[in-house]
Amino acid sequence: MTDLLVSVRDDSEFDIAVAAGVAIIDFKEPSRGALAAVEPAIWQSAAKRLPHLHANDAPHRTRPLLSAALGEPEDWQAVIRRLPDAFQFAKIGPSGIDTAREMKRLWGEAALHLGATTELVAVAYADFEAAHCLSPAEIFQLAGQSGFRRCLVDTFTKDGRSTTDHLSYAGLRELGEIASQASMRWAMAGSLRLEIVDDLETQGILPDCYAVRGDVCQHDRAGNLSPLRLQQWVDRVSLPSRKR
Ligand SMILES: O=C[C@H](O)COP(=O)(O)O
Repeated sequence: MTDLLVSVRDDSEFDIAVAAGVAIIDFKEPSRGALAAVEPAIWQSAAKRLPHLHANDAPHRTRPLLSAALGEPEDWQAVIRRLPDAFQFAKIGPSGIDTAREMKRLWGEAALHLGATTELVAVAYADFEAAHCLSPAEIFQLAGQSGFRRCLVDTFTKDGRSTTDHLSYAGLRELGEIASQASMRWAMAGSLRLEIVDDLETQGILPDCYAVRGDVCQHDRAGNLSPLRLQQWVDRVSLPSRKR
């Protein structure tokens, strides 16, 4: 089954995402870059409110999982200790990291600060040259060798270009193969639009998860969540993947 991750920035967007039945709700501040953290008080509020919200709004559904963006290599240390245990996933952008050794050091240090219930997700940027970091294939390979269970490819520069504008279908297929060989689930983000999901399926590219922000907002990724657009994504991702 394909999951849907939606990024939210505050309590009210969180409520909308829970009510829509989003499987993974990811906290990030979209006006400050690809993976900027929200204020830790917002994490704490979500962790506290989720059991009640879920019981009231959608008790028949599986409770959504919580994810947090912690920023880039220079940001995460300021906030990581305040991430509640109720968060299943945490992500740190790899910008500026251009060696395997540095990448592994960052992952190792971050993992030391996460609670036992929070899993670090390996992040790669499709526009890795702009982010001055290792390529997605290098990061996926390294993540597989390092025992990661999940990895994500996103875009660092939020200028409207999608991951599919930066990586070829062959490149995306390669990421799927690396993930599959290492038994990792892989997620695809990066200014995705619903029609891209159709194109990817036609090409036989089937990520385990789609992660979106801009396409579920009213104007751009820094705008308000659109409940209508959100529902269209929830419905689309819940369809069985078309087999080629
Ligand atoms: O993790 C998902 C990102 O928030 C994707 O944001 P975006 O769809 O605006 O590129």
